[in-house]
Amino acid sequence: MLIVIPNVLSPGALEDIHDVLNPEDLIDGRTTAGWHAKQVKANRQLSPKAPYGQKIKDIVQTALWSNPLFQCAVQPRAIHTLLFSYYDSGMTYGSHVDNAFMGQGEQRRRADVSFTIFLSHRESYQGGELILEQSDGDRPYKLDAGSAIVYPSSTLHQVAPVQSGIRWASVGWVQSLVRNPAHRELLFDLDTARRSIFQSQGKTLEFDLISKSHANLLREWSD
Ligand SMILES: O=C(O)CCC(=O)C(=O)O
Ligand SMILES: [Fe+2]
Repeated sequence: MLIVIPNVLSPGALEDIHDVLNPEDLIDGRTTAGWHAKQVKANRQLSPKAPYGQKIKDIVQTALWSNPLFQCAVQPRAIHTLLFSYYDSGMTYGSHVDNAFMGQGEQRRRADVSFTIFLSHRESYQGGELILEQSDGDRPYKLDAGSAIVYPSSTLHQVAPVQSGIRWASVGWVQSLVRNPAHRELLFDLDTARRSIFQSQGKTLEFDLISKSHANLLREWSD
């Protein structure tokens, strides 16, 4: 299941990030890519040494943990490995799949779900679409600044070359409480259905039964 979350970052949060991001703090993007992805990753990203890095990671974390659609669809256990990536003219990230695990030792987390939050205004650069390679063809996504695309980490994907302008994005991964994407989708549908029943008819027997199924399946399928 792919979901697009419009305005996951408020205009204020976006401005706070734009105010500090500085191209002087960039390093080669290949430093964090898996050994095969290194061959096709040609971008830059914010250095872990940037003094404001933690502050802007916190802004993104807060926005995602307080977004009801993200919570409901993704069921995060941990939102991890946040990166701020940068592409200018000619930069690209070729077809790859994200690593299953990221981090070392106690910090090691599974990547079940990947996300990109677009940070640059889409008219300000040409190219730079995130392309998800689906069984029925390649699907390009280029969203408004502050909006996110969220997709299973099992998906092959790429970032089309930027032709002009600058593309900043915040990318990261989620270890979900529910590792199976089909289970996450089923839980999401049940949750959506029961909320719709609650809104139109209140706490009916149908609402209670769907809530019971939702809670019990979540117990069954979470790790
Ligand atoms: O910048 C993006 O939209 C995605 C980047 C990406 O695929 C990655 O960092 O693994
Ligand atoms: Fe990726």
